[in-house]
Amino acid sequence: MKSGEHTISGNWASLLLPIEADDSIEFSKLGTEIDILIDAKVDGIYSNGTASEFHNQTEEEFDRIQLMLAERCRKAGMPFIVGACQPDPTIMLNRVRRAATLGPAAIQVILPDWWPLTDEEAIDYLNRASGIANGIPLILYNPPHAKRVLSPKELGTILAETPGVTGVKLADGDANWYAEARDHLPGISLFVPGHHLATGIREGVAAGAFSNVACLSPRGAQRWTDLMQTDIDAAVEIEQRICKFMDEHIVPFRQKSGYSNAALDKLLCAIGNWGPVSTRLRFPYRWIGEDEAQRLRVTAKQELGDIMI
Ligand SMILES: CC(=O)N[C@H]1[C@H]([C@H](O)[C@H](O)CO)O[C@](O)(C(=O)O)C[C@@H]1O
Repeated sequence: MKSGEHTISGNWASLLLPIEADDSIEFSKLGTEIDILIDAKVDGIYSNGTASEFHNQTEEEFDRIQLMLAERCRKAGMPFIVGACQPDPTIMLNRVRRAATLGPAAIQVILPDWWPLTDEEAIDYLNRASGIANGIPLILYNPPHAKRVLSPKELGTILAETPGVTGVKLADGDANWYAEARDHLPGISLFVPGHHLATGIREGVAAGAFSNVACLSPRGAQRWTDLMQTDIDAAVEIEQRICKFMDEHIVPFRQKSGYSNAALDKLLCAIGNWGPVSTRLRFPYRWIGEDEAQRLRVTAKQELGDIMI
């Protein structure tokens, strides 16, 4: 098991793709968005999580997005992480190879996602990806909708055999989950959902978040994350209001109307209104109307004034 400080931590803002009416990516807007995130002085920027619609890009688009992120971040001294995630293992390994040439702080991968992997297959896969990453640490992204969702114990077994994987991005759970995470994953950098980050820090488990709160407001999420170092109780109180806002106004779009997580993240971004990204997703995914964002902006400003900055 690894030990020591978390070298990657804090509030990581997600790239969201500006999608035009003809389904193309508007790269000049993407550049502007990256500059705004750099200006917000977030702890880091990552590409190609679910929110970046990694599952819906050509290889040429993948290369262009990552190069744009890497060039702008390197120039500004902003840490960045590239998501090489792809359900197909061969495509993903090729993305890892190309991502490694850009010098990111880490590379995110998922487990191949059609037929669920056994532990042995997962270990083989992650070790091959680490070899290809050429010394750049890997972060395993194991979301609640993965083909195989690993418990802390299962993760501990796999990570004991995969030294190149230094972090895991996953959904947290109740007090039992946190106790299991402490038992089985010491020294592993865990990234919890953004709106649970204060709890994750208070529990002594989270290193940071690839954050939906940063989708809403990169600056607000950063200020909240910084507060966790000086006044964790105040940060937990803010978290309770963030969770209430998510439960009442955001999650129902998924639970009642079937919108994807990426649709929810883009709605948050449009509510925050901080960059040139609309709520639109690429075909065939449906997106939530801008009118909803305008309506919810009023509520967010009332309920989350300390985040909506
Ligand atoms: C609620 C929340 O934080 N959602 C975030 C999720 C989860 O962190 C991850 O799925 C583990 O549950 O990751 C993203 O989808 C992503 O990387 O693009 C961003 C999104 O904002």
